[in-house]
Amino acid sequence: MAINVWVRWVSDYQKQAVHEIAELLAQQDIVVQDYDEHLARNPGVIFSSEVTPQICEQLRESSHNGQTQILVCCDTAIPGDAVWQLLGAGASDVLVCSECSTIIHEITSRLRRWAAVDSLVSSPTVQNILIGESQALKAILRQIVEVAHFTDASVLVLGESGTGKELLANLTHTLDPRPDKGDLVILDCTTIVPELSGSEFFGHERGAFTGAATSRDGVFALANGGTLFLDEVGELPLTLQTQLLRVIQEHTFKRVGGNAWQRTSFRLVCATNRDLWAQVQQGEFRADLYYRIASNICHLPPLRERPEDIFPLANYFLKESYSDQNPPALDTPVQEYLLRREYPGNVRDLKQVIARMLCRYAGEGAITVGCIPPDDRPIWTENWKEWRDTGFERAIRVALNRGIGLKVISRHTEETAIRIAVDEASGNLQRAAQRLGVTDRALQMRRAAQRQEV
Ligand SMILES: Nc1ncnc2c1ncn2[C@@H]1O[C@H](COP(=O)(O)OP(=O)(O)OP(=O)(O)O)[C@@H](O)[C@H]1O
Repeated sequence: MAINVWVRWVSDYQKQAVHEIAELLAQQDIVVQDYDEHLARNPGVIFSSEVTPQICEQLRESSHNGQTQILVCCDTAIPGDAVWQLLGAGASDVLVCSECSTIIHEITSRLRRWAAVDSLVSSPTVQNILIGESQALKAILRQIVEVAHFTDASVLVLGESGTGKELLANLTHTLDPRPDKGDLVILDCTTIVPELSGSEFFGHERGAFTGAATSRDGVFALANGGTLFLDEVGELPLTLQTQLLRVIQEHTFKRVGGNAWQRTSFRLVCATNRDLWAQVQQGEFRADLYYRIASNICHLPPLRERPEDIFPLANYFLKESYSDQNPPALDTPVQEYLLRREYPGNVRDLKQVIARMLCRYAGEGAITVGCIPPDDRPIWTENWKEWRDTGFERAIRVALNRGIGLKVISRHTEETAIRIAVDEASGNLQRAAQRLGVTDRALQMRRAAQRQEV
């Protein structure tokens, strides 16, 4: 499948050389176009013979906070530490080479991999499992596609209760491309009875202990060829941690009451809502086990840190309840209520709120405030009218304590509002200007002024 990319180059880069490279890429089925705002969501390549404020600005503008993949190809003459500057400005990767036409294969392989990841992230397989629009969730989905589809490495999922850790474990298993892969085996470590833990993990032979009337496989054998998901791994007692370490290292184990070594091979996915690293430091979790299970850490942020996910999730839960007809819409005050509400139980909480509202829904028109059960209703105070939340006030207090003045605070507030509006309008400046309540021209002028201020 052809991949569409845009190219940009800073003024002194040989335009002729870029055209030659574009032709070579075209032979690899990569369609190259000059940069244009309409192509802003496509991956791109920037050529530069030096690192200038101009190239960093181009990167900041076109990478949409790292959501758009951009490769920078530089001249060998650039100083070594400049590559970090480019990464910081939003580059996904930096290739340094004196003659760009000699690294066509390196450019091609990166563009192909990114296209494969993007296509999986936007596929129904992923989009129908974990719902959300926030950049945080999208970054996690990219990370999990990269690990689950292209490697067999283990994954540690961290996050508060109800953030979707089990769903992410399911997705990791689903994305595993092995054609004859085994099952996803789930073990909740809080449910392990110490006396039966050996059997639970390793299985047992008939007669191994009182009540062992038949032989039985444990989770290590059942997960062979598939995925073993250890939920709440932070609850695992130290003795069991030692036993787990051995199997992860050696891939072999013996059943309880048995003498024969059995081989097993599985991808390990662990999840916890505890601070596992703090447990390591307090001696409650083995450091050697931590390093083995934490080669890829996915941190699912709480729902309060990704409010952009609230409506997509609410609509998804509504659709789930109305599988064969159109679900009702949410009236504007209900939308505001959902946006402002606190979710200590995260997505699980939101799901339950929707279910409770549907119990009171009479069946015609939008879901209105009367559907919110009395116990869930906010107590009206003057504060409820305010759009500022405590996070915003806290940030201002921190800024003031650090001696940051009104001019800088105002500039950052404006930059943040513009960035959010442009990102949420997928780079469409007209729509962003509408949301910000300014003209297109005023928005363009503000963005140009911000660039000069950088
Ligand atoms: N992004 C999401 N898209 C759709 N449903 C979600 C999402 N995140 C969570 N959920 C739903 O929220 C509920 C809780 O999710 P899940 O069990 O995966 O969370 P968890 O972090 O493993 O929770 P716990 O730590 O309490 O076990 C489930 O019903 C799940 O389907």
